[in-house]
Amino acid sequence: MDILQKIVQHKKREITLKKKLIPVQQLKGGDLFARPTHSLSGALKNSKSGVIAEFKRRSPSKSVINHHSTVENVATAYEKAGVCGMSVLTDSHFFGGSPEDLQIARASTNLPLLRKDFMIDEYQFYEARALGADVVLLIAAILDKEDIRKFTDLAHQLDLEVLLEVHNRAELEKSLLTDIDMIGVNNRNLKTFEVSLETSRELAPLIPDGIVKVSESGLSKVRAINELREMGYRGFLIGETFMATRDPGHQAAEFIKTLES
Ligand SMILES: O=P(O)(O)OC[C@@H](O)[C@@H](O)c1c[nH]c2ccccc12
Repeated sequence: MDILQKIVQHKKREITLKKKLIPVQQLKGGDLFARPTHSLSGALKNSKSGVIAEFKRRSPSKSVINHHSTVENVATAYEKAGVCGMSVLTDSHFFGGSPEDLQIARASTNLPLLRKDFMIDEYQFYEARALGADVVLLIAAILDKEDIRKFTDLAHQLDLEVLLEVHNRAELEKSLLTDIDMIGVNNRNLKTFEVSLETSRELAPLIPDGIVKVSESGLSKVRAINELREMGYRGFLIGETFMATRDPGHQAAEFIKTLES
């Protein structure tokens, strides 16, 4: 079984348990459930840097990335640094995140917030909304066409935008049938963890103009971002480059200054 399959298997068990602990009806009654959401795609279209900065403690590929920063401090500092949006990992078992991380981020910043998790059940969309998310990630590698369509519709009904993640042509093709807000090309193969900007280069011309293009993972060089921008990418999802430092907010601020200069 590859890592993605393991994650999905674990996620299914987690969701079954959660549904018993907090029924959907209860999620719908939460304080944040009806708040007006922010548009990440809109923010990216108007942004000079396009940086979406991630809060990530650990990952299956790197184990520990950052165990010293708090979500509250990082969210505040990312906003001050001028990022366009923030991504918060809410998976606990493999990434050391939690739903509370998203709630704390929501309480700390007005940035558009992406709930970064492995979405495989409608329950998680209601949960994302209740936690204060503005955007959800859909990973084409673990969903079929029908799921992609169904989940995109549900996200939109809940006023959430969708960032649809692909890392090859077949995944992109099965995703294009739906009315998605943003396509994220993941430069990291989630099965082998190999990172290559080739994926972003290859898929750029295949993404229709109306969809905001985001390049994800393995981005640490301003030069690479400038190259991707020329190919039409408007968003750049960056985790480790910021999180694997003593002060992620400061690192993001320096990075954005160089990008915009
Ligand atoms: O830390 P990086 O290499 O900058 O990558 C960030 C982000 O793209 C990565 O965390 C990610 C992209 N897609 C995912 C799906 C699930 C978990 C994590 C991810």
